[in-house]
Amino acid sequence: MTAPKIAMLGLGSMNGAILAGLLGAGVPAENITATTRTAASAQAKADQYGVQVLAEESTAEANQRAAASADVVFLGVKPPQITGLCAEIKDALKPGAVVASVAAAVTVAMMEQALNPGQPVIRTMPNTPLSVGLGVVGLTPGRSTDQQHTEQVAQLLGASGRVHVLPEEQIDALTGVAGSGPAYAFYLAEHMAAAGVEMGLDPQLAADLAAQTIYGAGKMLVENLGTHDAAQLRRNVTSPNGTTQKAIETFDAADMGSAIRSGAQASSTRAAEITEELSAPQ
Ligand SMILES: NC(=O)C1=CN([C@@H]2O[C@H](COP(=O)(O)OP(=O)(O)OC[C@H]3O[C@@H](n4cnc5c(N)ncnc54)[C@H](O)[C@@H]3O)[C@@H](O)[C@H]2O)C=CC1
Ligand SMILES: O=C(O)[C@@H]1CCC=N1
Repeated sequence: MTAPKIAMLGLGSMNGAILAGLLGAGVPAENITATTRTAASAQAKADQYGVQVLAEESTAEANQRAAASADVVFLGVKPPQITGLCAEIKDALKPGAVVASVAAAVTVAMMEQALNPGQPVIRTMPNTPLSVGLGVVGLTPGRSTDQQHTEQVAQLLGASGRVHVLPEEQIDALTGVAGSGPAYAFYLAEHMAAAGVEMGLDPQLAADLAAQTIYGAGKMLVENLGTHDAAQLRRNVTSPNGTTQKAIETFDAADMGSAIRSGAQASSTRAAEITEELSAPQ
């Protein structure tokens, strides 16, 4: 299969992470055109990634131009901007091009309604570790999206992460665990490093210890999937009446487990609320 032409409309944190993953997986830079709002950010991103970046500010109809030649179009703008962007590019798209949104809360139906009838659509929920080849993606195909389109997008994203094709009702739950999830791990790292500094470590050393520990623990989690679960791996570190036991007892006393579950559920609930907000008559 020849590599598809790809448009990345909006090149912030998420589309940037996807782009880094695509390039890291060997997708040729010349197959990719991105867009940004300002000329300055287009230049900075072109220098950063080595792909063509058109700015809305300086190139007339930048999004339409990027979309027109693409086989796959990733929409990487904020949720309230997705349907407007769909309307903007709908007549420029090739009829068989697949439009993949990365936005939380924007449903397949909302995108289908904003595009021309029959345009293939995919709703995705990726996460930023795609940038380092270790992402997670949930995706739901639209009504006019055949298996070939789904496989094409799954293959592109699957080169830098694990892809799960899910019914749309499960995308918000995936958002709560995996879409927002990297932030939970970074939050843990922030506080582990801060504790190290409070105990007298050099800040750079403390940050390095937290990062490498979470990295190593993550690798162990993945490599032990199906044999040793997270609770077992935790028990393996926890000597009776030892240091880790004291830490875990302290976490339990603060009900950290419930706090983490509530946080992940709050992310998912917020996604559903945003869907409601976007559906409300303007
Ligand atoms: N940041 C994350 O970890 C994740 C984000 N998402 C989704 O990704 C989408 C983007 O979020 P972020 O990347 O975090 O936001 P961001 O603010 O970093 O990126 C959005 C970019 O789009 C640009 N933009 C806005 N309107 C544009 C237009 N009309 N044409 C071209 N460029 C335009 C903005 O200037 C900005 O650089 C959101 O819908 C979010 O729900 C999904 C999963 C994870
Ligand atoms: O915070 C957000 O709304 C986006 C969606 C998932 C991760 N970041």
